[in-house]
Parts: sequence; structure tokens; C-alpha cells
Amino acid sequence: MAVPPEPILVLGAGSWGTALAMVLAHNGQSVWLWGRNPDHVQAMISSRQNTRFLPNHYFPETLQPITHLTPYVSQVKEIIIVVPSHAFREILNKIAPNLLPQARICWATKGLENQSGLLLHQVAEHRLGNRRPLAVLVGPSFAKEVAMGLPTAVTIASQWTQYAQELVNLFHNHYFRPYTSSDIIGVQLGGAIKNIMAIAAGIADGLGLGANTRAALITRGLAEMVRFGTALGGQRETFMGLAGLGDLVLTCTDNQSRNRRFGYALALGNSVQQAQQDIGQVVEGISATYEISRLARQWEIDMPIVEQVNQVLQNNCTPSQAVQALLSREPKPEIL
Ligand SMILES: NC(=O)C1=CN([C@@H]2O[C@H](COP(=O)(O)OP(=O)(O)OC[C@H]3O[C@@H](n4cnc5c(N)ncnc54)[C@H](OP(=O)(O)O)[C@@H]3O)[C@@H](O)[C@H]2O)C=CC1
Ligand SMILES: O=C(CO)COP(=O)(O)O
Repeated sequence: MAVPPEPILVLGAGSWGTALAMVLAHNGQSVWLWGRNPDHVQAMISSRQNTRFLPNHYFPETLQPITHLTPYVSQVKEIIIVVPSHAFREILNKIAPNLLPQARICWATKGLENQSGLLLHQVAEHRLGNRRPLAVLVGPSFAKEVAMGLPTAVTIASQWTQYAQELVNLFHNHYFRPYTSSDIIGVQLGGAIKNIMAIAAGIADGLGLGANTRAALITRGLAEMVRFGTALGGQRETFMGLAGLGDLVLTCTDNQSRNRRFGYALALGNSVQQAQQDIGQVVEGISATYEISRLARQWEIDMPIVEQVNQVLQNNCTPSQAVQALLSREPKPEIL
């Protein structure tokens, strides 16, 4: 008789955690999907769907929503963290005391730690040591489209080659295609910076600036991503891939992106608080803007778009003034 596969624990029952848990369950894996809100978890158990974040996408039989964390953490080798970046360290603190020695951690969170500006692999190494296999899953992937089974390609990056390959095997199916990478710094910076550019693109479209402006923002946004990312140790080629250009194009051009919709709302005159509240889900680009703009100043890396988004978020200028500030910069060669 075949031995049933060991359960995989997915932490975070928002839209992306749920969609990824469904991919794994569709592949025949037994999946525990943990959410922090007992009422929400109970509703998922009874309706067999996540009506709050991914309505009308029914769970495969092998997906089990759970609300108690500790007894499950101590049983699993494979853990996938999909909480927002502001909750990443808190989740590690929760699970650390009960981790099996062989447990491995992958996350699909995009962003940096608030205040410290640390990349999440640095947070994980800081909290869990550097002997535990770590990986990150990123790329152009709206949760709803994944839940619909529409073809999607992502990158799984890890210094642990075999772990990355085993994660690919767990996730890969006829609609979900992960590629591997060893550039854990580059893919994380791509995922964090594209959210800032999506806010910028949303602002531009909200101001009615047209297709030329959007294309300019994506292209010059990519230049900023490469400049910052390579300075911090990412590989240039990574930013031309799924976790860089791929996710940048996706979120700058499609209204499924919450970051883009957030920027659009700012351009219409909403405050940061109002726009965030209206979206009602995580907008990672806000904290990413604060962290990346601060790091860019600290390391003297030229990031004009990021800086103007920062000025708008800090209420130091209006969206239109930010656009004027970008356009009135001294002309310079496109490639330096
Ligand atoms: N949605 C998408 O298409 C994609 C998202 N991502 C990334 O995935 C991450 C999660 O985003 P997403 O699922 O979309 O977000 P959602 O806004 O859909 O859901 C966020 C989830 O995180 C939970 N949460 C918030 N704070 C905590 C905490 N302190 N401890 C435990 N759980 C918490 C929320 O719980 P509660 O409801 O109780 O507040 C909610 O279930 C982000 O970094 C995002 O950038 C990446 C690729 C695609
Ligand atoms: O990261 C995403 C798709 O790859 C989701 O983008 P938003 O967080 O802007 O919705």
C-alpha cells in the first residue's frame, strides 16, 4: 500500500496562501492551511472555500484549514509561509520552538522587514540559524488566476539546490510551472521593488497620463530595480526574469494588482489611509517604499521613481507634483 505523502503546512490564509495551498492539494498533497482568525477558518471548513479572499474556488479534498498552530508545526517537514511581510518575523517566532530538526521553510511573501529593511532570508537566518534550508517563491502570479487554474510561471530561489528542486516537484502541475534560481537576494528585491513601481503606474494611470508614461515607468522602473538589486548582491539576469520584469509588467498593467489600484486611488485624491482601507487587503508596496527609499539614500543609489512615490506617501507632494519632479530632472544618457 502506498504511504500517504506527509502533510505540508501553509501559514497564512489570505488570497495567496489559499491559492498556493490549493495548488499543492490539487497535486495530491495533504495540506494544512493555517489562518489566525478562528471564525474565518471555521467558515472555510464549513464552506470548503475561502469566501473572504477567493470566493467560489472550492478546496480539493486533501486541503484542511486549521486554526491551532503548535500541534501541526511539530509534525511537518515542509512549511510554506504566506503572511504579509509585516508579520513574517512574528510567524517565525511562533513556529521556531516547535520546528522539527528536518523542517524546511519556504515563503511566498513579497517585501522587506519593516524598520530594519532586512530581506526575509536574513530575518529567517537571524531567527532560525543558517543550517536550515530556506527558499522563496516569487513571480507574476495573481492568486485568483492561480485558483482558476490559469497557466502561471514562478521562480523558486534557494541556496539549497536539492530543496529548490523538491519544492518544484511539489508545486509543478499542468497550470503551475516553477523555475529554479539560486539568486535569493535578486528574486526578493524584484518582488519588493515591483510593488513600488505598480503604485507609480497606478498613479500615472489615475492621472490619465496614458500608455507612453506607463511604458516609461515600467522601463525606468526596471532600471532602478537593476541598479539597486545588483548593488545589494542580486544578479542582473534575475531582474530580466519572472521575479523582476515578469512581475513588474504584471502588476503595473493589470487592475488585479492591489498596489496598482492603491496608486490609482491616490491619484484620484484619496489619502494613503483611505486608499489602503478601500482595498481592504495587504498593499506591500507601501512599506517597501519606505524601506527601499531609506536604503537607497543610505547606500547613495539613485532611485528617482521610488523617491517620488515615497514623497507622495509621506504627503510631501501631490501625485502631479511627483510626476513633474521626475520629468524636470536633468537629461542624462539612458544607459550609464
Ligand atoms: N494575492 C496575490 O496575488 C499574491 C500575493 N503575494 C504576497 O503574499 C503575501 C500575502 O498576501 P495575500 O495573501 O495576497 O494577502 P491578503 O491581504 O489576501 O491576506 C493577508 C492574510 O494574512 C493574514 N495576516 C495578517 N497579519 C497576520 C499576522 N500577524 N499573523 C498571521 N496572519 C496574518 C491576514 O489575516 P486576517 O484576515 O485575520 O487579517 C490574511 O489572512 C504578501 O506578501 C503578498 O505580496 C505574492 C504573490 C501573489
Ligand atoms: O504580487 C502579486 C502578483 O505577482 C500581487 O500583486 P499585488 O499585491 O499588487 O496585488
